[in-house]
Amino acid sequence: APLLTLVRRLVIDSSSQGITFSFFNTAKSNCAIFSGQEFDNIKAYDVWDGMHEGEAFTGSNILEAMQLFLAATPGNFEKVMKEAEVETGMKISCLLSDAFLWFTCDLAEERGIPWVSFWTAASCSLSAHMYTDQIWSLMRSTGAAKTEEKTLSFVPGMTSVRFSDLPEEILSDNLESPLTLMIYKMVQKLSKSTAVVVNSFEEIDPVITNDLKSKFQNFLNIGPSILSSPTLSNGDSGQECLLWLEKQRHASVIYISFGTVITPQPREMAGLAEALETGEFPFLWSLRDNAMKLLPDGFLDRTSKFGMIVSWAPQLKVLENPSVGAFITHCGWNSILESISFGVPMICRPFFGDQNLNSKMVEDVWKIGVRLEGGVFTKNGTIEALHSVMLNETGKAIRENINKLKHKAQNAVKFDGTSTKNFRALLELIKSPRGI
Ligand SMILES: O=c1ccn([C@@H]2O[C@H](COP(=O)(O)OP(=O)(O)O[C@H]3O[C@H](CO)[C@@H](O)[C@H](O)[C@H]3O)[C@@H](O)[C@H]2O)c(=O)[nH]1
Repeated sequence: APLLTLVRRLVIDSSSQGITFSFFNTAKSNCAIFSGQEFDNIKAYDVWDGMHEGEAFTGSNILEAMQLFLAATPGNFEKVMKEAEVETGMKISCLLSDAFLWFTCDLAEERGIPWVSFWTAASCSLSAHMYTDQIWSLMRSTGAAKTEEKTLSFVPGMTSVRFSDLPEEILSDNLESPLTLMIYKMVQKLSKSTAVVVNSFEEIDPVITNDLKSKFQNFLNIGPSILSSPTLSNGDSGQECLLWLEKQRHASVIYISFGTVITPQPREMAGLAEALETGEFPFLWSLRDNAMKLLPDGFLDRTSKFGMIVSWAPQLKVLENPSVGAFITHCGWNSILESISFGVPMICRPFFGDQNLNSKMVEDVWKIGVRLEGGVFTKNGTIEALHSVMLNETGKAIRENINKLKHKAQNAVKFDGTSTKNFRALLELIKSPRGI
């Protein structure tokens, strides 16, 4: 979805340039993000996901699906790229891809065209990946357990981050794991990229930004995209919860969402539910239908006067609503950026990947939210976090900090803002491609 958002913005700004965009993605993902909509000048092509006819991915381990997909690359992409060239009668002149798909660097090189890579998470996690070799060598020489509490004193802008805050894939040097291997190969290729693009803004991490600028040919922060790009429409879904929000007091509602992939364990679901019920905090909870059974018996009835649960929330409109006072989040990068863009303080419960590092930055560096005591939902720990964000002086300071950051984000996307200038630079690179 973030890649489609970027492409839609590029289409609008390059409408008179005669550029055509072909969007290569698995059929399942294309179906989900386009959801039946068609966009001028963007043609979606389905790429084989590595599964054979009649086979369906049933395992709960997402790494299994990833392994099948990676085994099918790059042949699956090459095949459909050729089809697109025949169909459009044009040669592909630039490859813009999710940075994880490192092999697109080779495809671009073979064709003598630029490779623009898009890192969909925060600059801090990209930076941590760029220092993987140093991190591994320190862990090997000191011993992994002893390194845990050490800080990344050698990474600009991340000197207060501890090893234990880092994504697991960085801490494991097991290149047998498909995720670790994919990230490792990506790091090796990224310096060849004509530009590395991130959905963020320079002012949030000036030191990290400068360091990454020194590592890549072009390092372009072009976000937050939600403040500068057309949003993907979900039709009229979620109207009911927006109407409910209209009736709530200013900054009183807790919005809860764990993004597109996570459902907390039953014990944590119970802890969070009990905290909301005991504290009688008004809440709007985005919870998939199949997770409703994890709520305590009778919870819905007992909280119906002050809470609402929906299977999917129009998150941008929710966060924009003045009645929302805090966001309980898994710290996916898009959710953090959306929270900053609307000035909503966060309560963090990270689960995997970049989320732990993001939560560290939220609490300790940007000071725009808090992490849960003990890192998981318990009744008392959650009530404590809710009190500190909603009622205490801590909450007041957090609110001030996030509003300052929100203004910086808004300035970045103004006509002469840093993100706008970077976006124009990206457009130039795409318009006048040169070989890499
Ligand atoms: O009810 C909902 C729930 C989610 N969203 C949207 O879904 C997106 C969720 O994105 P994000 O917060 O980044 O979470 P994930 O989908 O979990 O993101 C994955 O990808 C991110 C990078 O793109 C990483 O930072 C995360 O760790 C990884 O889990 C956001 O735009 C939300 O606005 C809704 O609109 N309604």
